[in-house]
Amino acid sequence: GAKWTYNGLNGEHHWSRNYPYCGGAFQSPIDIKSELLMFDPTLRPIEVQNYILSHSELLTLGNNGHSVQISLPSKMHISSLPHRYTAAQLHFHWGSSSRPAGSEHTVNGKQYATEMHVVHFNSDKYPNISMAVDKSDGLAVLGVLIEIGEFNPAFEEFLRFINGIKYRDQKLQVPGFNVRALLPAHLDEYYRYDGSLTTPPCYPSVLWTIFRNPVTISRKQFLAMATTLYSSHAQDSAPEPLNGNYRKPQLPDSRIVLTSFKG
Ligand SMILES: NS(=O)(=O)c1c(F)c(F)c(S(=O)(=O)CCO)c(N[C@H]2CCCc3ccccc32)c1F
Ligand SMILES: [Zn+2]
Repeated sequence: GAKWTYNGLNGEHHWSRNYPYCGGAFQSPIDIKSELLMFDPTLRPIEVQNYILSHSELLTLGNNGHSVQISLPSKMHISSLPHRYTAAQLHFHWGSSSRPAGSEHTVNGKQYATEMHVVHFNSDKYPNISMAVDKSDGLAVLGVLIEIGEFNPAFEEFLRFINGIKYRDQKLQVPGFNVRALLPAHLDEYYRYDGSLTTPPCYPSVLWTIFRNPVTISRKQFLAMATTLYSSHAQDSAPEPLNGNYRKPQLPDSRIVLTSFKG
């Protein structure tokens, strides 16, 4: 598809020219503000299966020009939703060393340093993510808000390889690790709403689950993610740093945000 960026001539305000859904309704991310919230007692704790991977299995760590992504094995899935949602990949959105705030979802206007998305597709109904990506019940993304604080050993399992994927389309195999440890300790408190992919083609196909509790990474770990990568290819004469890869909050469009917790 047509190239898109987060700033400049192909930035987010121009996406809808080539990707009409980006100008449509039910877009993500949103600012999760108190007046949109409604407690829903039917929202059960999120249950994930096979998120703890052994070092003997390999994952592909890659720079796709828009983010750092890790491809995930299909045994990983969410088991607490009405359909099985099978993991496909995880990736991040972040700010820059000069402006460390780069999460996509914000909470009452607070933007976190980075945000992780674990992308899953409805494998009960669709054979693969490409068939699911534009269906209203196609995707479920788990979002984790990340702030700068304590060092996080779980993130080190892939951050230690990040110098090997500095440029667009570079990828390498890394040992499997405990992906569950990237999530908050407790998965019972979260925000839930219907939204979209936050990148083109912006299909309104995502059941969003944003955990209430942020996790922390150290400033050094944040800087590794925010200052190492380029969105340009290794041979490009003008290297383009990859940072600020977050879409701004979109209109709520009469949506409410359900919470699994009170107050
Ligand atoms: N924020 S977000 O909406 O979760 C989100 C991103 F921000 C993001 F950059 C990506 S991307 O890295 O693939 C780059 C452009 O799509 C995805 N990809 C998903 C949806 C598109 C198709 C596909 C196919 C295989 C695996 C993952 C995905 C994405 F879902
Ligand atoms: Zn994302």
